[in-house]
Amino acid sequence: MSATAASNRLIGDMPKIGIRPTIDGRRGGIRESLEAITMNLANQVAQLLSEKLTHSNGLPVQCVLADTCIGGVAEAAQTAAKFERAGVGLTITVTPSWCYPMETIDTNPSIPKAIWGFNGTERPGAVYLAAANSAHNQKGLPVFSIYGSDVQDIEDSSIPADVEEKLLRFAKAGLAVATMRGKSYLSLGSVSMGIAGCIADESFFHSYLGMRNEYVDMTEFVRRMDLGIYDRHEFERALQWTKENCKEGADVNPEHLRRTSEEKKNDWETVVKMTLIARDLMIGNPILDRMGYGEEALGHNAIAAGFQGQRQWTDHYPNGDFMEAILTSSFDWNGIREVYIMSTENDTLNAVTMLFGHLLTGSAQIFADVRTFWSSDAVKRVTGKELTGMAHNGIIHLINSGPATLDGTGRQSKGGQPAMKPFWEITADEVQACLDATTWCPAVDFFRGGGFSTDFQTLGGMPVTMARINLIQGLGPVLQIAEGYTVDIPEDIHHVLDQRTNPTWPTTWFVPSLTGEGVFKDVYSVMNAWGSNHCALSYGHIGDDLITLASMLRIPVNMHNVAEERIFRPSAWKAFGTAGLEGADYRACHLLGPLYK
Ligand SMILES: C[C@H](O)[C@@H](O)[C@@H](O)C(=O)CO
Ligand SMILES: [Mn+2]
Repeated sequence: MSATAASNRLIGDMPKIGIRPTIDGRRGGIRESLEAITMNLANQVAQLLSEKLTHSNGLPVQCVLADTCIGGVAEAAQTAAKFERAGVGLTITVTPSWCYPMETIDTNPSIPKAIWGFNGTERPGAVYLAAANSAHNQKGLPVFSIYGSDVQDIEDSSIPADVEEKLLRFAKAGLAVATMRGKSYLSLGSVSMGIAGCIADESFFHSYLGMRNEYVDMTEFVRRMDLGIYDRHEFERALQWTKENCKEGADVNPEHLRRTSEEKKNDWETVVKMTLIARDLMIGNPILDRMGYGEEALGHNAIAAGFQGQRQWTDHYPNGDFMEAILTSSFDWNGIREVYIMSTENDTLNAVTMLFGHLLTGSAQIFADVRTFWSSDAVKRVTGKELTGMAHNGIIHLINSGPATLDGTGRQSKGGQPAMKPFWEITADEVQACLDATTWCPAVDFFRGGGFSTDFQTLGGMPVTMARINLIQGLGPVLQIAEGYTVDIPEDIHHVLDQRTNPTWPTTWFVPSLTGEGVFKDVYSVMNAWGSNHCALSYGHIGDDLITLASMLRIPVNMHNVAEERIFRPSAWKAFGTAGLEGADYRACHLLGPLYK
């Protein structure tokens, strides 16, 4: 069995959630009366999180409890030491009572933290929560404050629904922060066709994400292909699987540009080898060690990567579409598995956006160009037909040369509706349906070295979130988010629009959810406000989770259509203004600076 993403990250390596029960340290009555109640609350929280959350690699989430309730600074320090040994990446403090804030809070500056202050009357848990918030904010240690909306009795250790929602949102984003910390982004090649997003901005990766940057020249693919530095048995298996499952589509090239069948046969072999090699470069492969390639066996500890491709590689060798599509899918010849985050054109900022979406959902992410806004009028002009239903206000054509994940066909389902699921929920039939919905067309004129691009149409009706990180000189990173839906349009309309674009590439028709305000007043304005040529599309409406994650990393959100009730940021953000939340977000992120400085 070859290396897989999951097997490379053992359970012991995954970040844990530290649970800190804090308590009024006074002995002789108060502490004793609260010990069991407080520890019980901590246990309930640990149980909830370990039951409801899964790491993006499918492993269960583990919580680590403090050995004792924390009544003062000695127990806070003992807990911090235990958490460090255990690999805790985020902490949640729970208490039903008054405790001494500065003596009991978690003061580690790079670990996301939350406090659940029990809403009761018998003991002043909410008073502690407020005082602890103020201590955190006075010290520049942002904290997520959780206060249930309904009073509970002191012996009621149940977790109310509103508290559960906030605990889960905090924990998901905190785990994403902790999972990417210390990992690498691997650039395979450098800047593609002058696209600025391909610049691996080291200070962004280092200061905001806690990640490192690795670089490998694309000639490394040639060396490994020429010297056979890949698992040859796996290659045979992969090629066989590809022949059986990847149907070749129409060759739309003019006769004189068509590659011969001999060239195409070689191209298939090359693109399969490229896929193995890129994966091995990211995470290593123990089989290479047995072949005498110990250094290559180690990989680059990459949680995300990008392939430049255009132009030097694709002017001479087959393009990266097969490699990018297969790696970013939840399955290959080894079965159903976690996706690899592999960005087309080495767009590092789209890779990070895809990484965010994947770590928050466990699902595949669609990489796409934001290609065309089609207004109803323009569609009417070129097709003579009306867009109706959800497409009525216009549609955005998301399409790139064919590197999009095969999960993006929408042929998995949730409750009978199209979906892109975490890999552990995907069935063998759904894998087959994704493969059957995809054809692989010989690459068009952009790609003189050949290759095969995926062609499919994403099923409509999927709730999705389109997102993108942009870097702005003098400001730093910003995140933009548009929740919406994939839509089906009548085949005759699709045909006309597709034919005048790139008919051999995969299409996703997207409509953002409109709010009637700002850039969400109409579909055109969303397209017009997009900050770059690319976007990442994640299954589900995850704008709220993205906003929480961005606040942990101090990345302001410059555009979103998420209702205010769903937004959960550290309590300090309120001190930067409560009316215009967007302005407060900018001020807070700017003043606090990146998480890792
Ligand atoms: C094949 C072309 O060069 C496309 O790849 C190009 O339009 C882009 O995707 C730019 O992001
Ligand atoms: Mn592109």
